[in-house]
Amino acid sequence: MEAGDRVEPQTEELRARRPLFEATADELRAWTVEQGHQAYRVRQIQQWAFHRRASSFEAMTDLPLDLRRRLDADWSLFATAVAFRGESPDATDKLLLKCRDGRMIECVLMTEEHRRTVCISTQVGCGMGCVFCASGLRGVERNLTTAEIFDQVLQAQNLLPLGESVSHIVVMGMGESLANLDALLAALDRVCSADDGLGMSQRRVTISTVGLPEKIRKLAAQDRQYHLAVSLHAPTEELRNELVPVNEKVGLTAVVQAADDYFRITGRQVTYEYVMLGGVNDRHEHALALGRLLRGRKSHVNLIPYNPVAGLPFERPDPDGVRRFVATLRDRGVSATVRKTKGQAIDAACGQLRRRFESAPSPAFVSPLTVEVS
Ligand SMILES: C[S@@+](CC[C@H](N)C(=O)[O-])C[C@H]1O[C@@H](n2cnc3c(N)ncnc32)[C@H](O)[C@@H]1O
Ligand code: SF4
Repeated sequence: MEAGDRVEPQTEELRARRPLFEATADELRAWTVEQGHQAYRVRQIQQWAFHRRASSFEAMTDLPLDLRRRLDADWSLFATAVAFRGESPDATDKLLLKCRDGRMIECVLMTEEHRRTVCISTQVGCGMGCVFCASGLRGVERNLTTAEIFDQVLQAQNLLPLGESVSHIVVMGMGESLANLDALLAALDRVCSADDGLGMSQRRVTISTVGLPEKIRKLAAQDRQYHLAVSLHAPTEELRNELVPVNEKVGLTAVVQAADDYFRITGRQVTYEYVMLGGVNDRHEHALALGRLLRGRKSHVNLIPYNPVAGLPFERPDPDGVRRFVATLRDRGVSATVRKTKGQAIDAACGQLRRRFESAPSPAFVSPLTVEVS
C-alpha cells in the first residue's frame, strides 16, 4: 500500500465476526480441536496474525485449506478497515481506520532509528473540551472497544517491513485515555502478552491523561509497568480552568497529588505534558510558577509546541521563548525537554485528520467512505 493512496479495506472484508485477538490461546485451541484440527495450529495462526502480517486467513499458506476456510467463517483478523493512509516526510504514517459502525479513528506510526512508536486513540472524540484540541470539538461520541484499541497497534505494525515490530506505544491520540480505562487495559494486556499477543514490554507503553485523580489511582493499583503522562498545560488553577475546563471540577492540586501517588505506588516517574500556546501559557511568569509547582517532585516536563488547529485561535510559541522556558525550569532543578513535532504534514495532531476528512471530503477521500462495513 502506498501512502496517500485510495485504500480499499483489507482483502478480508469487515464483517460481524469476532476479532481473532479476543480469543485467548486456550479458547482458540478448543475451537481448533472442535474443527477437527490439532491444537498446535493455534501457534501458527497467532504467528501469522500478530507477527507475519497476514492480511487474510487465505494468506496463511501453511495451514490446511479447510482450517483457513473455517477461520474465515468464524473470525475476523481485524476490527477496523484502513480508510486512508497519509505519510509525512519525517517518517510518520497516519492511519484513518473505519470502525464497523462507520466511525473513524486515528493512529500514527512514528519511525525513528531505534524506535517504532504508535500513537493510539481510546475514544471517538473527547468529552474533556480542552480549548486548543481538535479531538474534543464535537464532544465524545463513544468509547472505543478493546478490539478497536488493539487493532490500531496491529494495523500500524502491518505498515512495517517484516521483521520489524512496534517497539513503543503512546496513548496520546483521540480521547481521554482514563475515561475508557477498562477497555484500554484489556487491549494493552493483549498487546503486552508474550503468549497470545504482540509481546511488547509494559515499560514501553505511555498512557497520557488530562488528569482524572481517581482513575490515576486505579491505574496505579493495577500492578502494571505503564508510564504515566499527565497533561498539565498550566501552572495555576485559574489558567488551567481556562484551557482545560474539566479542571474546574478536578483542580490542579488534586491532579498533582494523584500523580505523586502514582509515583509512590508504582515507583515510575511521571511526565507532565505542557502544550505551549503562543502568548497564552508560554511566558516567563508561567515557567517560574511551573518551576515552583514541580520543584522537588520526581517528575519530568515535556513541552509540546502547539500544532495549530484550523478555526481555533491559538498559535505556535516563539522558539526562543520555548528555549528560555526550558532553561528557567532546569535552573530550578525541574527536568524538562521539548518534544519534536512530527507528522504535521499529515495532520498528526489528535483528531485533525478525522476532522479534515469529515468536514471537507476531497475526491481522494470519497472512495474509502464507501467501504461497506456490515
Ligand atoms: C490528544 S491528548 C490524548 C490523551 C489525553 N486525553 C490527554 O489529554 O493527555 C494527548 C496530548 O496531545 C496534546 N494536544 C492536543 N492537541 C494538540 C495540538 N493541537 N498541538 C499539540 N499538542 C496537542 C494534549 O494536550 C495532550 O497532552
Ligand atoms: S487534550 Fe486530551 S483530554 Fe483534552 S480534549 Fe484533547 S484528547 Fe481530550
